[in-house]
Amino acid sequence: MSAELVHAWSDVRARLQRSVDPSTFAIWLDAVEPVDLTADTLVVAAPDEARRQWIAGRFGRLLQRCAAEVLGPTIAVDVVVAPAGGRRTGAPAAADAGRRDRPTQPPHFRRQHTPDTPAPPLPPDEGAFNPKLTFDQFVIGDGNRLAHGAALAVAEMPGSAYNPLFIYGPPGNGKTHLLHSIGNYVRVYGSGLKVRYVTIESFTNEFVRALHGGGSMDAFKARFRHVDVLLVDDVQFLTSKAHTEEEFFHTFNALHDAGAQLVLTSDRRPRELGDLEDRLRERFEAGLLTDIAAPDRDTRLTILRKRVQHDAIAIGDPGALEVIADRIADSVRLLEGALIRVVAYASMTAEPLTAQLATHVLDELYRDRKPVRRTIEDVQRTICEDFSISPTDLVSSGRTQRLVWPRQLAMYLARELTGQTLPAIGRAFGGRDHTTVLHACRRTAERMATDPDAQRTVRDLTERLSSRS
Ligand SMILES: Nc1ncnc2c1ncn2[C@@H]1O[C@H](COP(=O)(O)OP(=O)(O)OP(=O)(O)O)[C@@H](O)[C@H]1O
Repeated sequence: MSAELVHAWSDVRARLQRSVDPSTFAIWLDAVEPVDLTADTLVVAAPDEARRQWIAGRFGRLLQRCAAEVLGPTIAVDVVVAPAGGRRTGAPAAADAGRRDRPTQPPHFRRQHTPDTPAPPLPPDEGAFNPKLTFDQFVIGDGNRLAHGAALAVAEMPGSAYNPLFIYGPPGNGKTHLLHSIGNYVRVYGSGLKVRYVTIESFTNEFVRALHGGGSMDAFKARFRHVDVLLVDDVQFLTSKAHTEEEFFHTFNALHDAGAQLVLTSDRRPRELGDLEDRLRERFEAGLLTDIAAPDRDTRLTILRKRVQHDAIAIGDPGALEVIADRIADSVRLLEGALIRVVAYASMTAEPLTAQLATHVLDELYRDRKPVRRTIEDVQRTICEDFSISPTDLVSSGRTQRLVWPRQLAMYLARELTGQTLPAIGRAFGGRDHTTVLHACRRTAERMATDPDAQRTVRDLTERLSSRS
């Protein structure tokens, strides 16, 4: 190995070491060895293919940056697998001994962990994660499928799948639940990766405290920058906090450059975060944006059934859950609140928990939410007016785009708002099969997940159809 390579690598390595947390360095980067240096490429080796992929994916940009600082901006870095035969440089044996017990594979190579296989011991506490908020407990539906899939991918491959991951949607529909699920997953299966959850409110409070001498600024920075996964809730509260926003920008960059995973949630998409500086908005938008919508009726029912089963609540009449699912449509938090009220009432009055009792309790509680039952004809009439198409065209077999979207939307709203079965809706739409209705509902939910205009249209029509007039 040339003296130039040894010298340059020692400098690059020192920079790497300063850029990440000591445990991250020990787990991933300490094992990297220099192999070759040409005019335009630095070749380094990872001990095996699993680590090669992980290091190239997760720390590629950091390696590149540190190498550029030492060898000039045009240098490229190649990560290869070390040939059999072990370490190439004379690193002390103790370093190897220290690594012997460390995981040799990144989390995504250990996906076969299931609740049946014993989980590895938890690393020291890196912040409180609610043990009830796990991927297992999260009910997947059309409105949250993408967000759930992205969150799981990020938990399995922090820093490699989507970075940053930005999840947005209305309150009470599972954003925090997904952040905690990632946190719980990484703590159990992340081979010692450091994961931290923070709300913008507590980030702001800690920052202000450090600024005013209530704690050291270095300690504040270390707390948020020396992590492998940072989960940040409610970034909409960053707007109008200029100093915090500035600090958050630097935190974001430091972590991103070091290959750490960032997951952010907000009640709206980045471009709707009014006062946020463009440079931060652009960073939020640079990874994957995924929305999380209020659950459809089937998902609401599944959530209620799962909760009842989980808490071993005795429900005499399954119709009681349907009453709750019909009444509370816009937030899982409210849905769970309604269930708790109904169960509490039944328990206090020692009455059996029936659909009638649920109706009574919810009528009292949510007077303004009494459901307005619409018929399929109401939905069809509204859609025809809105899209200026005739009722005959709406239910026809015409496949032009002018008709397909209003028809799919109408079937979706009929399913959400009328309480009619899929076959009944299919019949009312020109004698279609129930699978066609199901397909229309899925297509509409998918379109809502990616197209804000479609989302707005559905919301406006739902509000209009649900109002009492
Ligand atoms: N798909 C789901 N499956 C099971 N439980 C869910 C689901 N979505 C939400 N919940 C539950 O609903 C409650 C509210 O969810 P959560 O706090 O994650 O909402 P949020 O979107 O973060 O709201 P906010 O924007 O107000 O912070 C939690 O108890 C959560 O466990």
